[in-house]
Amino acid sequence: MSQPTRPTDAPAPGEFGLIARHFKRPGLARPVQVALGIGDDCALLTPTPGHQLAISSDMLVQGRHFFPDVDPASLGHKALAVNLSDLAAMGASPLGFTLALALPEIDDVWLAAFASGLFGLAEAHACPLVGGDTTRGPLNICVTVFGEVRPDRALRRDAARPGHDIYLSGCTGEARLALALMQNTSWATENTTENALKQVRTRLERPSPRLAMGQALAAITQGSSPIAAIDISDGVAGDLGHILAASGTGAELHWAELPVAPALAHLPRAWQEECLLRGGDDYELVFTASPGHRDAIVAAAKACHTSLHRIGQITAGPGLTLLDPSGQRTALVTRGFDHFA
Ligand SMILES: Nc1ncnc2c1ncn2[C@@H]1O[C@H](COP(=O)(O)OP(=O)(O)OP(=O)(O)O)[C@@H](O)[C@H]1O
Ligand SMILES: Cc1ncc(C[n+]2csc(CCOP(=O)(O)O)c2C)c(N)n1
Ligand SMILES: [Mg+2]
Repeated sequence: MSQPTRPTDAPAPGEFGLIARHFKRPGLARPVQVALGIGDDCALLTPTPGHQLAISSDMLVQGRHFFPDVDPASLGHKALAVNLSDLAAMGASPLGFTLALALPEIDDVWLAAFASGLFGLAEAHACPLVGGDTTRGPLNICVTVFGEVRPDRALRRDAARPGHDIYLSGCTGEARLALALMQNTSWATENTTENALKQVRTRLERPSPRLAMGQALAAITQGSSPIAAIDISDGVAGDLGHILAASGTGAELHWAELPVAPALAHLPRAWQEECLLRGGDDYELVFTASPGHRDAIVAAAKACHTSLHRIGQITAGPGLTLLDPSGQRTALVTRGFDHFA
């Protein structure tokens, strides 16, 4: 006797059903850039002629990057946001992304929320999901983004020059404060109002990748006067340190020019410094440019509705120095968040 068969229109169970239910979104397909998306052994992407591919991977691990009870929609958003932020820091435009997912079990309610956060941001930046991998295991999310940029327009870390200005998009520190508040750390709870938590938690859980700003900077950079950029995942001191190391320069940061978000206003100075310069999880851009580009950069930030601060200068001598309004100089360690420190 033959086994009863599943009707062909019933949802498939297991791994492939999960992919079909939550991750196939034909509405997002970009036929020009994505020649072949989810369903074959590889996705096939077609970059614009004359452009280079920009590729970056970032993984989010439960307990390392997020708390076990995190809102799944926020987690979906952040998994893509931290990757798009790397494209922004290169001045690249998104083509698509892959999603490698380890899940302890299939929880359709959790997955639907995760997918809503993920695709919400993917749609906002016209960046389709083109493939991935799904396995059973401790919750772990690894996104790889693919973007494109013209070879002479990429915002490379080795492009800082002595005398160039240092800029910061938005402001840093709120994510670090949110983490400290969620961990009930006394320096944070004792110096922050109750209603600050909601604002700073959004900054930690739903960062906004600065793609428009990165692409605007890519339109300004020139071979003879290049722009260097990095996104702040590990803290300003550590990430600016990567620019300095790659460019063989030093830098001076001006404390008075660093923007301080209202939630951080009442922190003691040492904790403000920790949040602003060493916190991480900010996904803002730090970039350097010749003073000759000042007007173009201010106009670009305005056009992108991105707030911008000029926070220091690149120096010929090595090292990172913090300059106080009193004129006092302090050496800063160019080290950021390190998973193995
Ligand atoms: N396992 C690995 N194999 C090969 N290259 C790696 C590996 N891990 C990191 N890299 C490379 O090392 C460089 C620094 O990686 P890192 O993850 O610190 O990137 P980032 O942009 O500085 O930080 P973030 O991951 O927070 O975006 C990148 O060029 C990255 O591609
Ligand atoms: C639960 C929890 N603990 C700690 C942190 C802070 N944190 C983790 S990784 C990282 C740097 C960027 O990661 P990577 O270098 O891997 O891209 C930061 C600032 C968090 N967000 N959640
Ligand atoms: Mg980066």
